[in-house]
Amino acid sequence: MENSEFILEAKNIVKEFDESDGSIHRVLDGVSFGVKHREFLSIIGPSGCGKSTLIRIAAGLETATSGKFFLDGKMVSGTGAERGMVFQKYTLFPWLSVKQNVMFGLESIGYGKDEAEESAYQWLQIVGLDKYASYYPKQLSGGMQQRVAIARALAPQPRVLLMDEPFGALDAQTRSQMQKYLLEVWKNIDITILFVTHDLDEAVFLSDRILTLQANPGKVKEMVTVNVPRPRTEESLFLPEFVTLRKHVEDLIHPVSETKPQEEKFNIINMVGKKNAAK
Ligand SMILES: Nc1ncnc2c1ncn2[C@@H]1O[C@H](COP(=O)(O)OP(=O)(O)OP(=O)(O)O)[C@@H](O)[C@H]1O
Repeated sequence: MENSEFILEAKNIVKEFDESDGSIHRVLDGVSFGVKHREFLSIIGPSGCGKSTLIRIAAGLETATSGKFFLDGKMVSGTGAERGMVFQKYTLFPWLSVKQNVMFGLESIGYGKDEAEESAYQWLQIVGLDKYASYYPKQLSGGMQQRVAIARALAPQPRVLLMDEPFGALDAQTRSQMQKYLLEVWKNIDITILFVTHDLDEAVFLSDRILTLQANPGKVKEMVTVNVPRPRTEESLFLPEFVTLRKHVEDLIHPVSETKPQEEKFNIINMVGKKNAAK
């Protein structure tokens, strides 16, 4: 084992993309962190700081320029059933029923049809959609489709669930329901979650810890421990711990030095406005 404290560990991840003009764009610059067993860890940072790239490297959908991910101390290479992934865009196969969508991943890792069917049905029960097993994705709401995607990702019983802005396309109310529902699933099964979001409330509401990244190039800014008590409910959002921590994370992502020019600009506009009004 590389480090028994962590189930998933990123060591010094660097990612560079070749640009069309021949230059090299360094997106991630030596990102290291670890996720503990059964932990809920979110990654947050300004747009373009490399959150999706980082989680896609963890999933094996992108390769790092240098650096490695380790799962249970073993180096990760390529995709694997021990890492389930849920994306923002609905990725269900439209021509397969809900049950067949969940069965698909199971059959591809060697489950027989009957076994896959039984297991798919159980996972649909866990996400509360067993009554919709024979429906097709287009017959379901966005939230329901994401629940099927979660069932599909969890069915092969991965060690970690990697989620890239999974609720980003949902309306605010559905999103908040999905967050509560995800915490319920997470509480009841042996799963570790790495979750990318750009929503501060979502990160604080869900997480045990939050990895904040800075941009250009993407680097770890600070690993923040969320001291908001569980179980979390709507009331949690008004707890002083929640409000203080949210502010701290917001300051990390949008430091005062970055917001100052905007504020100054605003003050100048205000001053000009007042002068004009006085004329
Ligand atoms: N395949 C690619 N080829 C070239 N550049 C890429 C590629 N994928 C991502 N990038 C660049 O890498 C940077 C980081 O992108 P990424 O999507 O990982 O950021 P992000 O933090 O998830 O952003 P957002 O919050 O806006 O979704 C961006 O500048 C993006 O243009």
